Amino acid sequence: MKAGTKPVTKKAPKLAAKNGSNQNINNINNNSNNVNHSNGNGNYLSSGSSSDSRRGISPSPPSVPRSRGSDDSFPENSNGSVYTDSIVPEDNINVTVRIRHKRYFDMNLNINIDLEGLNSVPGCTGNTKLFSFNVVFEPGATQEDIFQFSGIKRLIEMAVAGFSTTCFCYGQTGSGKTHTLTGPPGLFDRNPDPYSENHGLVFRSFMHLFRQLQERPETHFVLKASFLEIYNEKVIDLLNPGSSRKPLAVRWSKKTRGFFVENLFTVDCEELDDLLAVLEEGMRNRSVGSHSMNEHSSRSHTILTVNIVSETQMENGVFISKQGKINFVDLAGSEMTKKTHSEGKTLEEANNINKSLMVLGYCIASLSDSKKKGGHIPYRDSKLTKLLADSLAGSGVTLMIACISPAKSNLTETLNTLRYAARAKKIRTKPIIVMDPREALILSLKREVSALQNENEHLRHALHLAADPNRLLGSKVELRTPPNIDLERVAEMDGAELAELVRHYATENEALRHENAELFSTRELLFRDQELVCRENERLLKKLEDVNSVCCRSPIIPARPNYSSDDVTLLSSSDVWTNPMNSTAGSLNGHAPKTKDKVDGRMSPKPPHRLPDSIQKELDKLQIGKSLDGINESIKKRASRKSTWENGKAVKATGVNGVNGKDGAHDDEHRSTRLPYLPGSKTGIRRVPSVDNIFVLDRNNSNQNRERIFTSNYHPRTDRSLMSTSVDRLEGGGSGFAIGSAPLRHRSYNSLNNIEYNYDAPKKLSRDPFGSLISLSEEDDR
Ligand SMILES: Nc1ncnc2c1ncn2[C@@H]1O[C@H](COP(=O)(O)OP(=O)(O)OP(=O)(O)O)[C@@H](O)[C@H]1O
Repeated sequence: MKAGTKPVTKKAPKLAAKNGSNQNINNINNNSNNVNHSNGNGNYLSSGSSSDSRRGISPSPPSVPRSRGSDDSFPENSNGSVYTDSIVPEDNINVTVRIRHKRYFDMNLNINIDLEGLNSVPGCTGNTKLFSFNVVFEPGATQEDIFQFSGIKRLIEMAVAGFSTTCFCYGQTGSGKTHTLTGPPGLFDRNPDPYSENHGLVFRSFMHLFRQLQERPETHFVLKASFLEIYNEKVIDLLNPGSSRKPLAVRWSKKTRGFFVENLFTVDCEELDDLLAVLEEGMRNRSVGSHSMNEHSSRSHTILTVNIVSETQMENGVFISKQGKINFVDLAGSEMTKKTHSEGKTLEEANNINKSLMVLGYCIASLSDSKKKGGHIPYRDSKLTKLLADSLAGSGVTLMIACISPAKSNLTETLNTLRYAARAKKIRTKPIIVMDPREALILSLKREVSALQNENEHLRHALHLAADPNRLLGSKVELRTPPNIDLERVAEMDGAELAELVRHYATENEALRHENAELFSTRELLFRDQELVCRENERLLKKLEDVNSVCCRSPIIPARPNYSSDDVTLLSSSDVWTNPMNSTAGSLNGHAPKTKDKVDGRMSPKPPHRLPDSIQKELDKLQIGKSLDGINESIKKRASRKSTWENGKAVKATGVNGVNGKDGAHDDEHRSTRLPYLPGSKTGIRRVPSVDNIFVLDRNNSNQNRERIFTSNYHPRTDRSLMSTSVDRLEGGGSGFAIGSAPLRHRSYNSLNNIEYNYDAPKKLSRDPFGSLISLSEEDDR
């Protein structure tokens, strides 16, 4: 039987369905010459003759949205966030298919299959089923091939540019989803080899991401990562599961008009190492089970998210921040419980997996049907679809990797997966960049100024006023006040005199605008400096807290005195760090700042900072005063989101699982925080020196416990309770502690949200534990 011979293109031409179905059918690997051949070794999905067929790839480049630059308009959405629409209106979900490696092919079923086999598949009446996808990877494709040609690189680049992107793997159980995303089982169990060629898309994407960031030294990036799983319809934080694996709530955010996981642990990732640590940790904690089709079957859907906030200075001095992100979603495989012989717990898991995948299927079907798209989409029917809603049909860019098995025994499941994928490919999303409203406002003000300048230019031209624009717009514009004119005299002026007068005023007008723009950007720079100081201060405070907590626990070092808020007010004002945002915001509004200086024992209000009258007048004319209020408001909000300041003391506003934060807060998104960390770790996740590391040893503990802490190969799922017991004792204080150094063996988290460092037998115990800690932390920071 011969299939069509249309050339390979991105959007494959629609062929008439031979079997009467109106499905968009095309060659399964976009190369129709060989679709109906068996390759003689049992694979009914055979390789094509594309240029990359040597590597088993039939690529056709996924569509790349074009940017129209940053000067486009900023439509405001219903919740006040301002978005750019700097991208082509809509983008299809890109769909890639990977056929699992034949090494894992069931050899008992290694028989030649021609497409007649399709007749036996329920619902399949014809002999040919053709589908169209962006790229198809045949069994010989390597992990690097998937990375290079699947379109994931483009996804990362878009995330860096500020888009919300998602890569998800779908397919039946054992079809290679986890292998594609993260690699073979056991890769992350212990000391993963960074050079292993088995690493999947996530690891390779992280490397690519950091390469991208390094190529943009002019942009400041902040990365935060989270990792969760949906196990039996419960959301579990894989970075902070706790001993009871307490489920987290999925809530609706009015602000972003999307679902989010409340109190999800997010980790600041300053270095590649931090991202990799997040990946390792999540992989160790995820739920894995075994059944007859896969010894290491994922029993949950996992979502690893990297949020990328970027801040770039534009040509006109304005700082623009964008919030991109990339989600890696490893869906649990659909499974026929008869085939997998699931029972008991595995059966319950399978039912939950199938149920949520069914809801995902309904959503995809509704979204791909143009008639139903405007109607009800059942996102709320499962946690998975709630969290994927934006990726499926919102403002994101999505890549689906459909994994299929080459075995004939899996023909039905393979066809189902391909149908699923073909439907997903019809879905269109509308990618947008989410921007900070404050910065978007400044940009629009800048645009307004430049429109006014253009208008002036036009008027000058119309009045035949010779004006050298370079002179006016040069870096140094001279302000020349035009002569005072008696209005009655104007009537008597001749044309030339009037023209000269208008020219004078136009010049002054131009110069004032220019100066105004300069003032604006200077002020912006000041705001940014203040924000940086705030952040740095928070970081230092956190570090101080940690050092202090170690001191408190140490029997040798006297505890640092605790200052109450009253004590703080008695200190001289120069000793107390006050949040500059408060005073700045007050002064910008022309109100007296709330902070007070202590002069001669009395509190005297600070004089309000005011802008010079001339400038204020000019700003009022342009109604910029109003905008300033808006800007101040949003700065205040920003500042209060990070920390609230009471009586000169910082109070942390963020928390983990309700430890510091409020449980049940509906209006808050992810509570961003650092993992609790030992002094010296910038990121809170770890900075692992290769040879020696610090350890804390409970002297009063038995050898048995010591062993557990230092030498056991701690496995989160088996040893958790033992670890928490010993750590409880450590945390409880009261007993004596010693601190020393030992070779690091393994790192993990315990139920108290602390990082667990497991060491080989300690080399020596330090006599001065605190000194040892400090010196190590300094070394670590370098
Ligand atoms: N392309 C491939 N090359 C080599 N091995 C592969 C490939 N694809 C899958 N495997 C192996 O097949 C086995 C099953 O794969 P994997 O666990 O990734 O499937 P899965 O789709 O994630 O299954 P589940 O849904 O049950 O979690 C693993 O041992 C994996 O390493």
